[in-house]
Amino acid sequence: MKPVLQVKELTKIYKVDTVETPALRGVNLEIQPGEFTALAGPSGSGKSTLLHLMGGLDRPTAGEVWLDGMRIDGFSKARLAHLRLWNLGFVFQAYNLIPVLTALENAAFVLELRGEPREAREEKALRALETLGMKDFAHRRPNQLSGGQQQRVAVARALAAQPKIILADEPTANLDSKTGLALIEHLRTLNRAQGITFVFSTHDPRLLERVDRIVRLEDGQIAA
Ligand SMILES: Nc1ncnc2c1ncn2[C@@H]1O[C@H](COP(=O)(O)OP(=O)(O)OP(=O)(O)O)[C@@H](O)[C@H]1O
Repeated sequence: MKPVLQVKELTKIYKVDTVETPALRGVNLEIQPGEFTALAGPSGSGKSTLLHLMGGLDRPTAGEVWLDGMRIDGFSKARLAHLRLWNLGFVFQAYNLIPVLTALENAAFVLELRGEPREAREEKALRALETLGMKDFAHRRPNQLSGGQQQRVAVARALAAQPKIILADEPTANLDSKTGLALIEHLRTLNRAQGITFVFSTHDPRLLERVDRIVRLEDGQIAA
């Protein structure tokens, strides 16, 4: 099968003033369609950096990123933004829910950016909320929801847009382990039922027991 996502000799060196931090050192990774992959590894090993580069949120220092047979690492900012909007779903801490919008409006947000008419986007958003058991909370704002419920709305937002791939950076961070496990089970079900490819990072060893494939990073490299 052709990988849906692939990185080749991926290198990222962050520069702050004159200090250089190598975050990724020549990573090679292939993600096949429908895979459910966890990125594991200690803090600072490069998990978030890898997710950012795979999602076209940042550019590598060297190496290649391929999405669906397209090499995207040299794309312009505008082209990357377009690509993200139409092809990828993100569940990242930094892209959390918009506080003034309801769960429904948050879940419909990506579709609004795509210019879908209100009725169509609300229907899709509501269906995604329902899938995650959040239909009854559709009209609440984030501050009226628990942390776990907010994470589920963030997943619903990614899901409503029906992307092929969802990238999630510690989707269960800040959740107690029971809620975290329940969320991962949800993602797993969506993965199986809808064939969505998931790549997510986690620190939680209990979550790692639930996935097919674990990619371990150590000091910016894939551990043997
Ligand atoms: N924007 C940045 N500027 C400078 N250095 C950075 C930046 N982002 C990450 N780094 C550094 O790059 C390395 C890898 O960081 P990264 O966030 O990818 O690790 P991580 O495995 O996701 O860690 P954690 O599990 O703690 O989130 C670390 O040394 C980090 O300090």
